[in-house]
Parts: sequence; structure tokens; C-alpha cells
Amino acid sequence: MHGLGNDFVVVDGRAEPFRPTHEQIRWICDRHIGVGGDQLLVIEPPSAAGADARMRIYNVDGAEAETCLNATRCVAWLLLQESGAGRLRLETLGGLIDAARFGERDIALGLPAPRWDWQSIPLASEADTLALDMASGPLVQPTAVNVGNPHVVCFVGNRDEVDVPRWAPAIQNHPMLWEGANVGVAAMAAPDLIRLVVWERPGILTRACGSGACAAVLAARRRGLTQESLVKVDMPGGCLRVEVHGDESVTLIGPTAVAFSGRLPADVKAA
Ligand SMILES: N[C@H](CCC[C@H](N)C(=O)O)C(=O)O
Repeated sequence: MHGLGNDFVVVDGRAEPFRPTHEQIRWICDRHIGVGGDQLLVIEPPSAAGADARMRIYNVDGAEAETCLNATRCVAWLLLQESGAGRLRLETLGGLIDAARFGERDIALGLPAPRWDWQSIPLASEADTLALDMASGPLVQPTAVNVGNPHVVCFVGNRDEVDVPRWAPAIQNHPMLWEGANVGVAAMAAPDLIRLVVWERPGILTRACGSGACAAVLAARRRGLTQESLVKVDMPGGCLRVEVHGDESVTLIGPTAVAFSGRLPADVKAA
């Protein structure tokens, strides 16, 4: 499935558990020798009270990520199609996320307020998360926020002029960010429009990033770059809508799509 070209391999591990090794994850996500995707998602039975399902999110290097909001939108759509319900609650390492249908293909997610304190990002030592003391070429003094997973957002004049693969890795791997972070490169096109590209952990440029879109809007508000409560975030794969409420809880709205479905080779499933 994909959300604006941020693509995922989704495995249903509810009836038959699927706990892939790092090697299997790397193979599944590899676009040349495996299936190909920005992340691997495994749907599991819920473990938290009130959750309808649990979703595990694996990055292309095999590491488990706390959250992925485009993935959450995709899996929510799949499960809502299956049940016929209008809403559900998904459990992730990053917390519980409410999802609701929003038209035929769109899903709206309700997210709790973000965390701004340095321990929650997490940073290695105390620092002002509004403007971290980091620089790499045109990427300077990013704002850090945890929206379920760690993000830093670097505001620039023109997103398209920044060579992101050249400059973002030094920020992503900065020793202060001891668990790494997804690095957003954002430009304000208007108070209600941000142009964004995200260099995700562990070092991939994605066409869209749901948590990155939320992080960019929240960071722009905190920096006084916008006061709008509804902001569109335009990424290479298309636009997501981010609504920020009074308590900083967020609604994220955007489309989902199924590319194809099939079965993984038995030796991958069995290994
Ligand atoms: N594309 C995802 C984020 C994946 C984040 C993951 N790469 C991490 O290490 O936190 C999204 O739509 O929110």
C-alpha cells in the first residue's frame, strides 16, 4: 500500500504470527531483490485495552520504529474495509492512534499532543528543542519534536534548492540525537502551506511522511511562522492536511492506496 507514494509492505500477522528477522525485513523492503517499500508493517492482535489491532513498523534496516502515520492511515483503511466500521483504534509503539474514514480513500487520524521536552525527543543532554545547536550546510538550528517518533525540522527558504541527501545525514546522525531522528526540510510557502521533504531514519528520502508533516506544522507554529489551525503540507508525493487543535492534539488527513496483494515466498516466511 502507499500513502502519497510513501510505500509499505503490509503483512497480516493476526492469525499466524510473523516476527521477521532483520535480514528478512531488509530483503522484503529491498526494491531490487525483494518486494520493495519504505517500511514493513505487521498487523497483530491488540495487546492494549481498547485497541482494535496492533501494528508493528519496521524500517528498511530492520529496526523497529515507534510510529509511521502514513502506514497507520493505510492499515486503518484496510481494517475498516474488512470490518465495515467507520472508526478504529490502532496500537503502535508510539501510542494509541484513533483513525476514521474520511470519504472513499482518505483516513483521518487523531493524534495526542506532541512532546517537546528534550528527554522525550530524545536528546542526549538538555537543550532548547525550539532551536537545536546543529548545522549542516543550509540546515541550521532545527526544531525537535516527538509526535510518537522523533523528528527535527529545518526551515529553509526554498525546499527544492537543498541537496537533502548531502546535508541531512549529519543532522540525523548528530550525537545529540542518540536514537537518530527523521529530518524534515521545510519551507513556508504561505501561512497555510508548507513545502516539505523528509529524510527518514535510517537514511531514506521518502515521497511523503505523515509524522513529518505533523512535525513540520507543529514546529512552524511553535516558531511563530504560522498561526493557522489547518495547514496543507505539500511533499513530493502530494499533499496532507494537518489540523492542530487548542491542546496541540492533531488531526492528519490524507489518501491511501493499495498497489497489489500477494503472498511472500515460503522461505521468507519460514526463515
Ligand atoms: N513515513 C512515516 C514515518 C516513518 C518514520 C520512521 N522512518 C522512523 O524511523 O521514525 C510517516 O508517514 O509518518
